[in-house]
Amino acid sequence: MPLTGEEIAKHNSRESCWVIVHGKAYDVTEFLPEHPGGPKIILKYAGKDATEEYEPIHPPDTLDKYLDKSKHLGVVDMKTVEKEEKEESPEEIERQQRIERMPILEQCYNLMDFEAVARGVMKKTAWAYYSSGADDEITMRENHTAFHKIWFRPRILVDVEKVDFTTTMLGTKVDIPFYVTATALGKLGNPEGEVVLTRAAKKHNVVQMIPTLASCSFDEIMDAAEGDQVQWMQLYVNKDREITKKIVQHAEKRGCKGLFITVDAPQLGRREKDMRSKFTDTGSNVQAGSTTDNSQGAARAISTFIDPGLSWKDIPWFQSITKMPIILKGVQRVEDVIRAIESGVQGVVLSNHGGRQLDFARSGIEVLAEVMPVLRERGWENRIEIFVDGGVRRATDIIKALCLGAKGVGIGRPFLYAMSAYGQPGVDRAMQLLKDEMEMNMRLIGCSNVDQLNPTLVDTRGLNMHTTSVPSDTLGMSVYDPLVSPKEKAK
Ligand SMILES: Cc1cc2c(cc1C)[n+](S(=O)(=O)[O-])c1c(=O)[nH]c(=O)nc-1n2C[C@H](O)[C@H](O)[C@H](O)COP(=O)(O)O
Repeated sequence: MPLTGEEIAKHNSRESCWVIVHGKAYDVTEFLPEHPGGPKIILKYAGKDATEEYEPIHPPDTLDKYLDKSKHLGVVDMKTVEKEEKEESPEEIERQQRIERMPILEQCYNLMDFEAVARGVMKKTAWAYYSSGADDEITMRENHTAFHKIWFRPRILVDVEKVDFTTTMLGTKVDIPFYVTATALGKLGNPEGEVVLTRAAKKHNVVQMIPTLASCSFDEIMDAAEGDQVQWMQLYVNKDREITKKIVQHAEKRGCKGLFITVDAPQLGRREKDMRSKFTDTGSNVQAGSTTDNSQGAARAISTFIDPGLSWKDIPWFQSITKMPIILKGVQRVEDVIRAIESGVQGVVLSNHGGRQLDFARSGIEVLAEVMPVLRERGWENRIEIFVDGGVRRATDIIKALCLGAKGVGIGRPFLYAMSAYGQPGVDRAMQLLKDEMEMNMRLIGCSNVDQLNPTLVDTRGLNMHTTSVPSDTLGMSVYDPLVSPKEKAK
């Protein structure tokens, strides 16, 4: 006999807390203190249907995996559950009007166009989570502007009738030297989540890196791949190494072709836009009992499992549990690249996590310019594969990275924005635009394939001049004047 809404509604307290997810009831009373996002967000839905809030943050198999079967109470007759009358806030009404007026996809001519549209049409919490960087977002802005400090020295009178910008990454042949990097909580932007990126990656023959903190389950994302499509796994290392070992060996068994261990996030950064977007209810346990406020945003709420004790001594253990190539994601100085080579890993990603971690960390492209001359001096430039991510928005950014010695680049936010605003057609278009730009720019720089890209084609003298001007872009301004509504700002 299905449970009724009335019965569930009686269990609406810390002492007895039942919630409904996807039409089934769960007794989460004992789980409350263990919830990484803190008890408050669950108590907000005690005795009610929590599906809408639950969906973007938790892979579908979360309750089966982590809640004891005895707490699974069974099916609910949803006709008996009172629908919460949600009156639309003025913000939501304005957002719906922007969605009606949004540009058609064909009006997006570059990756920044997708960001501009997404900012207007995404839910506030989703935009805040995707767009936020740490502290004053200096590094987030630097990631993109660093590419503007590198100028080309193009060759002429080279036969560039045929241009081939395919390459290989960790032995996988790809159409163009970029991959879809790991970015969490895909369902915040699109109800289908990360599988949208899987399908687009297949269509454009590029690699997708599957995030630990995906909204879709790992297996859903692997199942969405077609044929010999290659995917990599991004790993946040769990304090409980048995859990990590299980995740890694399952990924290898499912056919993942690379293990990207994130090493720049012993604790997730303070992303103030994410915090402002009122994830207040999900203050994480990390803050439990602390003096700071609990509005730590989605990031902190979902990352209390990450092990800040991860260190170089763990690398041999990883090499003992998997045969997958191991790449350290988030390396930020040449000394650590040398140590990575000496420790026998197969690659590094020079990255500052999209500016979401340590503010004033240098851009990946600047670190690349520091690293490669030192490796060349040692004759080590081909000892590992070196990737860069952060602020890549144009094919010229990709070309600059390859000229300086990168194997390829990771791209994050642009594909999230394209997916959030236009779904898979948006991501397809974003990838196609990069391919079109790549073909043109390879011709104009005087190279017919990526092997010809080399340091003599770029002038990097301006690269380590850091100008941290007061933020002039809209992202920065919204950090500093949160009380001024866009309408007032527009006056
Ligand atoms: C935009 C974004 C980036 C995240 C990301 C989530 C978002 C929304 N998340 S995070 O929630 O923990 O910060 C991850 C993540 O799961 N794991 C990771 O290794 N990098 C994470 N990154 C960093 C990402 O892999 C790239 O380093 C970064 O996105 C590259 O910069 P662009 O966005 O400018 O391309």
